[in-house]
Amino acid sequence: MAAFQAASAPRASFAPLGAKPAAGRPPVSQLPGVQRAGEAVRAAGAAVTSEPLASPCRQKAVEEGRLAAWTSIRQERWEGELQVQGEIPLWLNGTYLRNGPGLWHVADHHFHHLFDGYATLVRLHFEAGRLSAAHRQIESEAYKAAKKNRRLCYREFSEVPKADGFLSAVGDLAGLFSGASLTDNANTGVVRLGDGRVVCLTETTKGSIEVDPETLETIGKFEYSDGLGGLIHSAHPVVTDSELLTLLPDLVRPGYAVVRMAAGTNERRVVGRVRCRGWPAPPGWVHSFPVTEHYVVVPEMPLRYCAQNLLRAEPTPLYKFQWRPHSGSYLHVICKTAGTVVASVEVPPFVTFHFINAYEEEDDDGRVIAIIADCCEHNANTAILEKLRLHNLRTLNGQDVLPDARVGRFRIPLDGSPVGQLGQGLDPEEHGRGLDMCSINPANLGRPYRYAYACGAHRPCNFPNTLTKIDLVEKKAKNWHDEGSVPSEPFFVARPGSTEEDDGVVISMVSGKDGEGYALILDGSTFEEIARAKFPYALPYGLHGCWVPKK
Ligand SMILES: CC(=O)/C=C/C=C(C)/C=C/C1=C(C)CCCC1(C)C
Ligand SMILES: CC(/C=C/C=O)=C\C=C\C=O
Ligand SMILES: [Fe+2]
Repeated sequence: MAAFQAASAPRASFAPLGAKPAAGRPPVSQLPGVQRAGEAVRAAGAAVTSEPLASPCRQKAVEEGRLAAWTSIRQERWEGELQVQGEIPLWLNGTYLRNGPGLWHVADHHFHHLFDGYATLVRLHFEAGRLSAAHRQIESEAYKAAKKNRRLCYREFSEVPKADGFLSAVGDLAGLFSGASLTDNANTGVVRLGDGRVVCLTETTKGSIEVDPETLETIGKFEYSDGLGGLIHSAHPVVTDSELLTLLPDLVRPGYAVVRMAAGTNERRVVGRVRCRGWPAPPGWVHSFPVTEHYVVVPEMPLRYCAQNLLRAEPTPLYKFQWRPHSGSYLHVICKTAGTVVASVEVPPFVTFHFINAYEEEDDDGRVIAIIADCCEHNANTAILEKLRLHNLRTLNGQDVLPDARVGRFRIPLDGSPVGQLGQGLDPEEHGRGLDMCSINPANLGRPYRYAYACGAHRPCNFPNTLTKIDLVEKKAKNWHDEGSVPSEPFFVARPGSTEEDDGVVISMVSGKDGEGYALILDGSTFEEIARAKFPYALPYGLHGCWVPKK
């Protein structure tokens, strides 16, 4: 097992806001109704965010400062400069954005699942070695209605509003079936499109919301101008400078459409379609999918959408999903240019949220003979979904209940054989048998690659609590850990002009053990800490990020 590098206690301090505004703009904090750092935490939206804590047990935990990661953000927005400990490389100029569910209650309604929280967008702006930061709630219809009505008004991941709450906000029971009642709470990821627009996303199509990457202001709903419809899509489109690719599951005629949206447009066009092999079972849940240079891989996981559970008011153990191992597990391969299905193989059962990468395997003559696709695989165990309930995250701290996960490596032969293989990229002990929230050097997207960055486990733990750099060639991992803290997805930014795959930095935002939060910069190659900068308030856990290079 690779040695853990123990980080020292956080040392950074907070520079008073207003002293050093972000370059070129008045600080947001000077706008009416906006929290100034150092003031008591009460801001616009305080009616939503300053409810008393739910239970004495939780109160104690928060007082002890253990639960920053799972405690709602206390103010709608903030902006200020952070004091940096260490040195930020001078080449790192641009903005890192991280999205995630940072607000888990409205009035006296407390959400139950990590994925239910209202979206909080966090910003780190790097310029000439300095770092300014901000956060802001995304003004989705779901969030605005909850604030106004002091209740849940739309269907979130695990919860459904009470009929009167929903009817008063949306007005019509038919909304349950038309999609009107589905949330647009864009709390999962954030992407920068090739044309520069920045869009926050979740799994509902209507939850695609454009934001201003500088002010974090919600610009408005990202409207798809095509007539494709579809209420849900993958939360993780694959975005390059020229296009966005995503998957639209079809629950009526079980299958998936692969769609492409060219940069500069709002119009998705169908590249190809594939029918589910598990028919009559509905499509498998598709949170993410991998691509290679020439192909899109469509995963059909035995954890499938479930019509009954979608309509049910009470959450089921697997929420909107059902575990259907007997329906089979499949991977389909679609040619990006022709749109045809070039392979469809049965594979062992698997459970994954996140694919890491995929690439084409060639024989000695350069012919593509197979596709290799890697993912954070939960040993075909759906227990992870229940472990992400807020009660478990808050009360099982320090207990070794995080289910095992590994780098699941699929091999999909392209010779027409009906079966694919599932192995593992390295011994999971290398990353403490926990694994999720991965990134790679984007230059290697769809190509052979060596390094993946992810969150791993330093046990005992109930949630991934390390950052891990995985070397898929040497089959080793190097791990970063700060006792009691919860780091978010490590995000790799390449040094301009770099030629080595790991020449760059890894950015993560850490929810610390003493009720604080800090931005962390690791060297992508050595995986040693090079800088950290403390936020003046507790930072809740967040999910996925993107990089907006300096203009
Ligand atoms: C945060 C995250 O990773 C996933 C969020 C998923 C959401 C909000 C899913 C929402 C859904 C509904 C509200 C009903 C339809 C099904 C489904 C897409 C699961
Ligand atoms: C945070 C998470 C899984 C952690 C498991 O170890 C999954 C998040 C999924 C959505 O983006
Ligand atoms: Fe995700």
